[in-house]
Amino acid sequence: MTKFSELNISESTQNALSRMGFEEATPIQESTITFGMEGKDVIGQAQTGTGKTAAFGIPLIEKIDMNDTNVQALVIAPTRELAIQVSEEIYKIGYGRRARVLTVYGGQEIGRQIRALRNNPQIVVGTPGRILDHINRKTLKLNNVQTLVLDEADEMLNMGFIEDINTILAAVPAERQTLLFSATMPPAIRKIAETFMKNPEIVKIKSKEMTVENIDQYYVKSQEREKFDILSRLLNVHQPELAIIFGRTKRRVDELSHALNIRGYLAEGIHGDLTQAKRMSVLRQFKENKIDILVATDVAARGLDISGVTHVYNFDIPQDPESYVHRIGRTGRAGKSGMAITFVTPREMGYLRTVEETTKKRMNPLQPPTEDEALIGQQRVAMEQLKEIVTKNELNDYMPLAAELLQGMDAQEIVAAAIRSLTNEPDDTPIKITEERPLPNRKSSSSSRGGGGYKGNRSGGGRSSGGSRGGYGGGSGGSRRSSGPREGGTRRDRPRGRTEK
Ligand SMILES: Nc1ncnc2c1ncn2[C@@H]1O[C@H](COP(=O)(O)OP(=O)(O)OP(=O)(O)O)[C@@H](O)[C@H]1O
Ligand SMILES: [Mg+2]
Repeated sequence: MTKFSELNISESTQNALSRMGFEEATPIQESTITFGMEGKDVIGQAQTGTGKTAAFGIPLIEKIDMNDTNVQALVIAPTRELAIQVSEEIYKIGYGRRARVLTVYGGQEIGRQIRALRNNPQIVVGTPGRILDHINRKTLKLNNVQTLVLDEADEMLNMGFIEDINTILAAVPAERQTLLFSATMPPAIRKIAETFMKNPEIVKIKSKEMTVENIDQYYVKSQEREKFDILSRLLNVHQPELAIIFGRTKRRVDELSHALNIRGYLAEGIHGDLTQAKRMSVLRQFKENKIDILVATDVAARGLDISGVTHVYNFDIPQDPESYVHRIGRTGRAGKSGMAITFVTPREMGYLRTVEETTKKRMNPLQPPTEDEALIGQQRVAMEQLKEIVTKNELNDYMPLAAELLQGMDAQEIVAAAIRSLTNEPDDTPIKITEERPLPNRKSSSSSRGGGGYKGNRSGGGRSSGGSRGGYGGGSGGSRRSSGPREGGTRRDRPRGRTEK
């Protein structure tokens, strides 16, 4: 890997990067930064969690002329959360140079944004609808934009933003640099690239698999009605530090998070029907570890970078392989390890195989623990926790009370009680989870995917952390739905082509 100091980056930006804890450039960063600094247009594709944000953020910051108060860079992202996250990262990268960054997205009071736009931000990050709104109101002037970034371009198309994007692209000076990041390259993206980019350098970080090596991938075959119990047992045994559970529909997310709370877990749901304020507060609680489990739909979690997510559970198998890749990519980020478990009903096995064919990686079957095994598993975890606390040897403050307890009681009984208090015992408080219809029957087929040549890889256990950053190695053709026609209506920044149910 290359050090940032070898990439011709200004000292102030290098300092900002080391403040962020970045020492070496990831592969996608290395290539994109080099081309980016040369002023070339770049199309970037690389696996989840491999630092695509800084890959465009660094050259973008380097180009900002601090003496110029105009908007010089525009970044377009599909969702509000993503826009906020991207702008935070760019702000950090630009910290040394004091670059001014503003985020604009739907759902936030427009008056406030208009006032903020008058304060001469140099970089604007936003969602397509709201950016367009500002262009139309003439509150966002783009005639000095030199760098334009499209993050998660394919997702923006899926969400039906194609027209908005085309209009925005046409409003930005032709003499500019365009950086486009996308997980896949459907024809519509290729068309954008041909129409709006100048001889783009294509940086595709090659790797055998679409998913990073450091995520252990498993599946659990189970009937729909058994899923919730199995999930609770798995949670009890895994005791994830932070987990994300994906459900297929909004109702599913609501019911699941409610049920988890009833059973004593700290969980909250997030999906497109919640107000922006609620979505942000849920995300904040999750990032601050005030809740352990985030229950989400696909749309709500795309691109989210939350460090320390140890487990991803697909309570419902996603319909298309790209969703799978993005969902499980919420763990195993920046070289850390993670575990992904996908529930699949017997009728949906064809979907599982299609996912495996696309990712070129086998999921290992996971035999769910029985209630007894889950209990014993938890007791063992509790025992380990107690041992660890003892080893740390910071118990002085607790010794007098322990001595007092030991006066009238049996030591073994007290220890058993301690283990019990750390164990979730089976709980049959009634919960309500409406059964979801399985995905329509689909035969597993190996002919329909570009990648073909599935290389069985049953070694799923290997948690190598280095050298596995790679890219979407192609072969994901054809599974994306094309962006649907624009439904009328004025509500912007809302998923359209792909709506949550
Ligand atoms: N060079 C680096 N060294 C260490 N950490 C890094 C480096 N670059 C990025 N990171 C961190 O890695 C994490 C993932 O980065 P980022 O969100 O940009 O990934 P991504 O490729 O955009 O993923 P996704 O496909 O899910 O959108 C972030 O927390 C980021 O701060
Ligand atoms: Mg990203």
